[in-house]
Amino acid sequence: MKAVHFGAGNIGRGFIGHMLSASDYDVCFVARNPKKISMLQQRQEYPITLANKQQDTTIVNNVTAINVNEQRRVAEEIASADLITTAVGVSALGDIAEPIAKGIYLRMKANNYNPLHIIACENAIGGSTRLKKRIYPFLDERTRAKAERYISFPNAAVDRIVPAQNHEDPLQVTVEPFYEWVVHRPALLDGFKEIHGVHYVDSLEPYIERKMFTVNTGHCVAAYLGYLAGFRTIRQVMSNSTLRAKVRHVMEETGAMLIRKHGFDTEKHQKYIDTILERFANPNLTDQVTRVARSPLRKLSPHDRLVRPAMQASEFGIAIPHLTSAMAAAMLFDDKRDEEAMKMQHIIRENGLSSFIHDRMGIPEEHPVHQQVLTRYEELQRSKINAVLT
Ligand SMILES: NC(=O)c1ccc[n+]([C@@H]2O[C@H](COP(=O)([O-])OP(=O)(O)OC[C@H]3O[C@@H](n4cnc5c(N)ncnc54)[C@H](O)[C@@H]3O)[C@@H](O)[C@H]2O)c1
Ligand SMILES: O=P(O)(O)OC[C@@H](O)[C@@H](O)[C@H](O)[C@H](O)CO
Repeated sequence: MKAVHFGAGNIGRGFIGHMLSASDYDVCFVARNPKKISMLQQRQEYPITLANKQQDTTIVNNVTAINVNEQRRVAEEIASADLITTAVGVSALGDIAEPIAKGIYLRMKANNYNPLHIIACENAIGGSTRLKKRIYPFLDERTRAKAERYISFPNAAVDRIVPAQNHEDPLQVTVEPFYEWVVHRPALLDGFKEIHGVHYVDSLEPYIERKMFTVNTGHCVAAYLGYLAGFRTIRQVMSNSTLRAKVRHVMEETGAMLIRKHGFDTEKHQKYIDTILERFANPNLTDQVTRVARSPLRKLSPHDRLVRPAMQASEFGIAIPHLTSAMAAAMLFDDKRDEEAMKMQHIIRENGLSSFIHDRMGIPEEHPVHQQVLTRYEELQRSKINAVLT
């Protein structure tokens, strides 16, 4: 069986490629970095190291790569693949839509009616559905009708912390031991080759919301508060007891919403939070604050890890003082190397805070969360480090 994976980055090599290869898929990465592409072509394997005491290392094999710009080759790979996965970043899904559409066209022209599954492994709710919406405009009506029958886009949740890498071997990747990959089972077509270690579920929403609004909400809170307090790594943030407590408080606020909405067991959810705090504090993993804080416009958008749980909690009447503070801290993220941070600061300067909260975060002026975020922003701005560390 053949899998084509878009994005040979941290999660692509450190999680998806590994899981697929371990399930006997031949994996072809579609990538951008010429050096990594040529190394993958030559070696057809790479090492993956667990961030545990022993630094256990295994070899991922049966892999190769091609350049995303080689349009004909990419289309040919897709035409004969059984599975397509992506980990390019949700904002880049639009960039890979046309190459995937060209492959689908070629596949249907060649009358290949074997089932094809396309799974976006991004941090987003409904990532595969979003990708489908981007691909379909590139298909003619006939190909689209065939795609509806033979191609499916199961949504998924992926969880494994894979920081930016700094090895002598550019292909090596260090990952945390924990992992979870959940796939929406009803979207699977007959003939799908199961991926070992994936959890298939009938309803994805509780899983993706639990993951994004606990792991990713907590993670970005650690990053945004840590950034304001001058920390460089998530581990450093977590070893500060005041900041660690603030991260926990936010996760408890989103937790109250998740328990209410999805009926999770309170004690089990508390344990889930505890495990995540431990994962963030992993002494064997160095994860930069700026990686976790990256792309604040995306993270502050209406359906992402901050605004969506805040609005849902507010609907349930759950107080969210820590979450609104975290949103304000995100709005103060001004790392010059982060394009979105620079754009966000420009928008706030040009249009003002209130219009940013309304237009970009989708929170109407009359909504109580709007005023809470404004107030917390002003407090934080007045006394950045003091307000964060007390
Ligand atoms: N790293 C993690 O801990 C983690 C965990 C779960 C989910 N995710 C999600 O996985 C996705 C990737 O994250 P990452 O941390 O691996 O980032 P990354 O930057 O390490 O990897 C992204 C890769 O995609 C490639 N890419 C971008 N546009 C492309 C295109 N048009 N064609 C081919 N390749 C392209 C980049 O060159 C890069 O190698 C994101 O959506 C992220 O939210 C990351
Ligand atoms: O990838 P992002 O930018 O959406 O979020 C940064 C981190 O929180 C994220 O990559 C986590 O490490 C990952 O989602 C853990 O499963």
